[in-house]
Amino acid sequence: MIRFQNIRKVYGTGDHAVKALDDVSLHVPAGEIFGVLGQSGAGKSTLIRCVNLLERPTSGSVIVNGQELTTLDAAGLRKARQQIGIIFQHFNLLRSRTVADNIAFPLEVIGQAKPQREKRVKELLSLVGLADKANAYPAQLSGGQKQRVGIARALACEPKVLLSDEATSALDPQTTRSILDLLRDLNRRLGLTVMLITHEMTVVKHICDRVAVLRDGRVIEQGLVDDLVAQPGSEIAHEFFPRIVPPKEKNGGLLATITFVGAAAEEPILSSLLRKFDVGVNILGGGIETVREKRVGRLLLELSGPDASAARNFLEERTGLKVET
Ligand SMILES: Nc1ncnc2c1ncn2[C@@H]1O[C@H](COP(=O)(O)OP(=O)(O)OP(=O)(O)O)[C@@H](O)[C@H]1O
Repeated sequence: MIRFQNIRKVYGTGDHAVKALDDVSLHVPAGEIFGVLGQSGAGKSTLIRCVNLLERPTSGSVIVNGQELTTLDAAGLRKARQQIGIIFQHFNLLRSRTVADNIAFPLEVIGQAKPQREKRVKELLSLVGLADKANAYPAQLSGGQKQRVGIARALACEPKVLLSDEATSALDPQTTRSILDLLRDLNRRLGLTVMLITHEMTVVKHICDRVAVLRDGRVIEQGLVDDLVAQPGSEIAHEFFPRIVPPKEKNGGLLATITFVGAAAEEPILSSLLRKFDVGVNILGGGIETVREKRVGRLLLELSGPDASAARNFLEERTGLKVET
C-alpha cells in the first residue's frame, strides 16, 4: 500500500518557486489499481516520483508497504526501492542489451547469481508473453513489446508495488488496451498494488479501481471509480457524461437525470416505468459507457402525464439509480 500524508513539493526558491504539489494526501490500498488523472502541469510526474523518492517532497510523509520512506538512510531507501517497480512512457530500455539482459539488469544490481537470474528471467519473459524474444534487441521490438520488457524488468525483484509513469501514452489504442489488460492481469495474479499516472480517461475507465483527480498540484477529488461515476456533479462523472443540455422546446414535463451503474444498468427500467405508471417518457439525451466490464449510463428524461411525480419517485427509490431533478 501507499500512503501520502500532506505532501508538498516546491521547486526552486523565492520568486522562482513553483508549487508542484500542495497538501496532497492519498491512500492506495494494497492490491488495488489507483489512477492519478490530470492535465499537463498538474503535478502527476512529481507525485509519482515522490513515491520512490526519486523526488523528495518539501514536506509531508510517504509511507510504502508500511515504511516511512523519508526517514530512511541511503541503504534503507535502496532496499525499500526494490519493493517498488516502475515503468515509463518511453520504456527506458538499454539499447545495447538483449531483452533477456535488460530484464536481468536489476537482478545483476542486487547481486543475484547467474543460474537464479536466468531462471527468473525465463519466468518473467513468459509472464509478459515474450518467451520467444529473449535474444532480440529493443530496436527489433514494437512499442507494446518494449513496454512488456519494461514491465518484466520492473517486476524482476518481485516488488509489491508497481508505478506506471504514463506507460501507455506512446502507444496506439489497441496496444494500450493490451498493456492495460496485462497490468490488470498481473494485479490480480500477483496481488500487485499499481499506481499509475495518466492524462487519459480511457486508462481510468479500463483498469482503475480508484482514482484521484489532480489539478494545479491539488487533489480535487478521489474515490472508487464506480462511486464517482455514479455521483452527479463529480469531475469523473462529468468526463464520462458531459452535461446534457435540455432542448428549449421541451413539453413542460418533469426533468430527471438518471445515472445507473452495474446491475441497475441491465434492468429494463423504462419499460417497468411505463407498465406501472400512466406516464410519458421522452429521452432527451444521454450515453452508456463501459467501466471495467461494467456498464454505466446517464439519461436525461422528461416525464409527463398524471403519474409524472410518482414515476420520478419510483426512479429515486431504485437502488443503484441516482436521480437529479
Ligand atoms: N525540476 C523542476 N524544476 C522546476 N519546476 C518543475 C520541475 N519539474 C516540474 N516542475 C513544475 O512543476 C509543475 C508540475 O510538473 P509535473 O511535471 O509534475 O506535471 P505533470 O502533470 O506530470 O505534467 P506533464 O503531463 O506535462 O508531464 C509544473 O508547473 C512544472 O513546470
